[in-house]
Amino acid sequence: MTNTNDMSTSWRNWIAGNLQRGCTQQALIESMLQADFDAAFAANCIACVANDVSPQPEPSNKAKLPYQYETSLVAAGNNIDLFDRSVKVSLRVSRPDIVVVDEFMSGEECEQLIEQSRRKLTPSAIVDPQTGKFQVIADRSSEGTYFQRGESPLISRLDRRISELMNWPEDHGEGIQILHYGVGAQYKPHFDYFLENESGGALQMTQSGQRVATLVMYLNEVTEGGETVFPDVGISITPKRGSAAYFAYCNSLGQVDPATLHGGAPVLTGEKWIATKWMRQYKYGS
Ligand SMILES: O=C(O)CCC(=O)C(=O)O
Ligand SMILES: [Fe+2]
Repeated sequence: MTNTNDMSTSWRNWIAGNLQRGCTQQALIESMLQADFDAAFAANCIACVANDVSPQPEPSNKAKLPYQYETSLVAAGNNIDLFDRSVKVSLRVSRPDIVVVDEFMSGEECEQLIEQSRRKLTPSAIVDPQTGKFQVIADRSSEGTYFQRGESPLISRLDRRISELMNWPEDHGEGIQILHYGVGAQYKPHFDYFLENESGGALQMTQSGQRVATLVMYLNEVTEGGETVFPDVGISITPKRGSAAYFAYCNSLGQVDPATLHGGAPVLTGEKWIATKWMRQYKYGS
């Protein structure tokens, strides 16, 4: 049983001292698990110290409470003015928090992203729940690649637009990920947030905290299949070139929303290209 869910000053100093000495976050998590800390709590403490922010509420309470919905961070209205274009809202769901917008990207931008990705695609990987390392698994039969933040003028412009729509700091975002699905390829239903009770997820969270929201951007139209599905809500979003689907799943209390279970349905005819942005609680990367 975990009885050490308050991050005392001594533990805070211990984490800070070890980080300064160059200890890996994985080594710190392992020590804290041996001292009977909850894995998710340990990960959050380390992330808080590393990012110099206050720790979040104690997890055993948080896990017991139902997810508390907060006002969507996406601006209200049918049209949302971003710095370089106006996007049109085509769907809003409040529980879970989902917003679909059209005309988020131009056809030319979509085409450029596809062309720049095509030659560097590799089989897609996910975070292994046990080890926290990226692993190729059968549940995700797509291929993909990444663009680092600021990698090119196109990526910088998109990252700024994404951050404005998601209303979340640009430097909290992971690099844009591109996915390509051929016929039969799919991404089985999953959560984008890290599972706190799995050591791999806890390890991921030490870096920049939990993932808080996703933006899936559709780069082409799929002839048949390939919808983004939310099986527990019963909705499916049909890919449309230039449109984007936002969903948020981690609130200001650090709770995560299981209603955001979602997947990419198998492509039946044609192919599917998407770009995905995941936002984190804290600053991501350098
Ligand atoms: O392919 C899709 O529509 C969903 C992709 C997805 O869930 C993800 O990239 O995390
Ligand atoms: Fe996902």
